[in-house]
Amino acid sequence: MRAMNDLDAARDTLAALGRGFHAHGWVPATAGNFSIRLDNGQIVMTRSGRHKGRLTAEGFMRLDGLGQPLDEGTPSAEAGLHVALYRRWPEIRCVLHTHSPRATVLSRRRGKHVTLADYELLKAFDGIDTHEMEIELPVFDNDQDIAALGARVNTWLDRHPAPPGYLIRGHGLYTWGRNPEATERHVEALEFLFECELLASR
Ligand SMILES: CSCCC(=O)C(=O)COP(=O)(O)O
Ligand SMILES: [Zn+2]
Repeated sequence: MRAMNDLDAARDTLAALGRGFHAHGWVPATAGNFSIRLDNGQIVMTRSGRHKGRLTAEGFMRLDGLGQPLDEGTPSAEAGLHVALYRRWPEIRCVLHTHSPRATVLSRRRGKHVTLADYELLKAFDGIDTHEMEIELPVFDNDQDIAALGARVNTWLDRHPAPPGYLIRGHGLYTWGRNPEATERHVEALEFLFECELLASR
């Protein structure tokens, strides 16, 4: 992608990710939401209710770093979850939320977390260079009150090492990264690992 202060490039990048994720079945119907933080601190966010496989420039709007809208319209209903992650980690530049069948089913089969251990593909996550470790992915109960859900996520993140993502039960995956490419890699790696976990527990 071009320079990260380029609004058009950010929208193009997220629209392309949406097409790919929809082709995989990871953002069915109007599910999912995506964002990029620009160099100027503004957040480019999908508008609420858009089909993520058919995004055009009109499907996005800008928020300030505190989540206040800078353009007309309604941002994703889950924008607060994105903003909370950007406020926590200044180095992250992209947040992707997907609703794949694997993430949905696995989140319903597990308790408060999913442990991913001894997989070579753990090396797809930034900062991991060996399979000889385990990561704990929290699973939060779903909530239509996004502020309340965000508060539970924040409390957990305050008390644990940073995971590469989290699951919301019966709902989907949130993951993030230092750029859109790294974040896409995290989605793909987690999808692979979720499938392995589901296959192993059949
Ligand atoms: C039809 S999916 C229900 C809402 C949701 O979970 C989601 O990810 C999409 O919400 P948005 O407001 O971002 O379109
Ligand atoms: Zn969702």
